[in-house]
Amino acid sequence: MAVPDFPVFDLSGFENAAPEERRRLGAEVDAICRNTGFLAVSGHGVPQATIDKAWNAARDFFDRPAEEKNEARAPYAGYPYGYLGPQSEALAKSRNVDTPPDLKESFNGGPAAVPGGLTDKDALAFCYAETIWPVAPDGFRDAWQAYYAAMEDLAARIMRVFAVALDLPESFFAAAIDRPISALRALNYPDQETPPEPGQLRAGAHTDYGSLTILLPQVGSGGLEIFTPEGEWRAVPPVPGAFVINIGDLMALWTNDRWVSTLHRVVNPEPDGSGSARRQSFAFFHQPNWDYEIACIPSCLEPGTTPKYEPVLSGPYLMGKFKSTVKAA
Ligand SMILES: O=C(O)CCC(=O)C(=O)O
Ligand SMILES: [Fe+2]
Repeated sequence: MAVPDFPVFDLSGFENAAPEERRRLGAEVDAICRNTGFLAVSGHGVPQATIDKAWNAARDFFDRPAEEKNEARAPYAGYPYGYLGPQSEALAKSRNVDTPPDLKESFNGGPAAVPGGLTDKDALAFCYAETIWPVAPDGFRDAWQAYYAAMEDLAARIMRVFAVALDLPESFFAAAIDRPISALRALNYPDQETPPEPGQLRAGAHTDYGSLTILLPQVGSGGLEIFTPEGEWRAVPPVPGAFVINIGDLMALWTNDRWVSTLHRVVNPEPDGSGSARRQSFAFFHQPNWDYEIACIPSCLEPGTTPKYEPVLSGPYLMGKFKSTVKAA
């Protein structure tokens, strides 16, 4: 499938290939991740019905009146799950850039279960906090959890590709992601009836914080842009039937900046656009185990140099980033 200026990676082709061909395909992924870290993944095997059920449930939820959505709202600013209404977040603040709040609302959910033996207070209060489920529409929770599970599985498969791309054993990342603290977010960017404030976007410029993000933008919609190595904003084209993948800050840290966590944003629709400019998306933020230490992979270090970054713990790092974007209560 040819999409101008945007790489498409066939995951099933990779998984069915012999080791030598896998290494060749891995080298292609390495080149993409050195450049922008954004690619489309086809051949992913996620059933269309799983996608459609979750998508339609999210759409139905967002279509409900504010009072009803607020019954599922996060109980306080900085609580990660449930409904986050308009005005709750400005992603640019994760980079210390002060902007008006993003023009969006979201529903967020975390891991299905708490791993046995986990006692860390912050982990329990943050990434293992309960999701506040909406009472309607019917079947929302089942559809959500099925999509979440499909994304967790897909993310683990992509991490295997990343290991090959870095010339590491295919299971290199397995120990880091066997108790992942990933979050799924459904986003709704409403139609804009009044002009945005200066500097206000649907999603301000940011990098993602974790290992990788699996995006599903609304079919045929625009708005997602990446900041290219050439220093310009470029639209991510729609790739029918594929997910858009991007790597997050932890991959840059792990690889000592061999791979880039690219700045991206969602821009406003043209004010004179015809039809509904509303846009929906799913973003699955894959995140290594709460207490896994992310440190420079030795083979990513040039001989005679020292790592650029101090190691971080996955969970506390995520928590700090998330809290920086929330509007003060
Ligand atoms: O909605 C999108 O297409 C992207 C959203 C995004 O980048 C994010 O929430 O981190
Ligand atoms: Fe993002």
